[in-house]
Amino acid sequence: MDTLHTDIVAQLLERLHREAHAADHAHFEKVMAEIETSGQTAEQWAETLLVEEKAGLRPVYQGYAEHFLSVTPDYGQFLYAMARASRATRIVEFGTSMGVSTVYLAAALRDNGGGRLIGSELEPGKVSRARGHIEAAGLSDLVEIREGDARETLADAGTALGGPIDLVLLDGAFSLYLPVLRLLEPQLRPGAVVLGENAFDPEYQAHVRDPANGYRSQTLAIDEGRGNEFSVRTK
Ligand SMILES: C[S@@+](CC[C@H](N)C(=O)[O-])C[C@H]1O[C@@H](n2cnc3c(N)ncnc32)[C@H](O)[C@@H]1O
Repeated sequence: MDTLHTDIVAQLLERLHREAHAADHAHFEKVMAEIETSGQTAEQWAETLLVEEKAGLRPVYQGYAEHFLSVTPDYGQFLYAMARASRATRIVEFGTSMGVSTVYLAAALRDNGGGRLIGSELEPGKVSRARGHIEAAGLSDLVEIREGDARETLADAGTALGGPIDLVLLDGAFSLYLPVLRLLEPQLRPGAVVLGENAFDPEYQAHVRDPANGYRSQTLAIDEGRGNEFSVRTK
């Protein structure tokens, strides 16, 4: 049996997805209603958020301090499978929140024979809740969550992991996917997988979709409309 299906991890993830639904459902319904009444596409709505973030990142995410904003169970299963398929042992996560995606990725590390994940989270309250969840999953020995702005806390991630990065999950502020990727880029191994969840930023998309930049990239059909970009480092 793999780690994801042990009672301890499966029951924890089921509880966390339930808590995420309770915490976030009303917020997501409100956003969907706003998008529908304004006649905007999800991409146009995301552009508004990009502008808000550029005006002041911290207040935007302080407003989400009690929200999980976590990956769906389908995307979580995909994260686990992708980390197993790529035999990842060095993983970086931008945007840990309550640690739901982290549990899926760390479970894959355990089943890959070990490794390390460095995560990053701006909100102190979320950092301690995420650490608690990872501990409850029995995966703390594989995970380090760094509190603060990922542009600073992830700068030495490759060195801290002891070698080139195998897999990156970008799931933090929409406007920082490209700056964070650029920070990590020299530390990626050829063939590294870069997953952008809500990768709506046109500049990020243009970067990973141009083979001249050393990626092959496509939008995934998982949770369609959420801007799930899959990219592989080709050099
Ligand atoms: C979509 S949530 C992450 C969800 C998480 N990956 C999961 O599936 O459970 C995005 C998180 O990124 C955090 N964040 C935003 N900007 C950040 C930054 N510059 N550095 C670190 N974390 C950041 C937010 O506080 C928020 O909790």
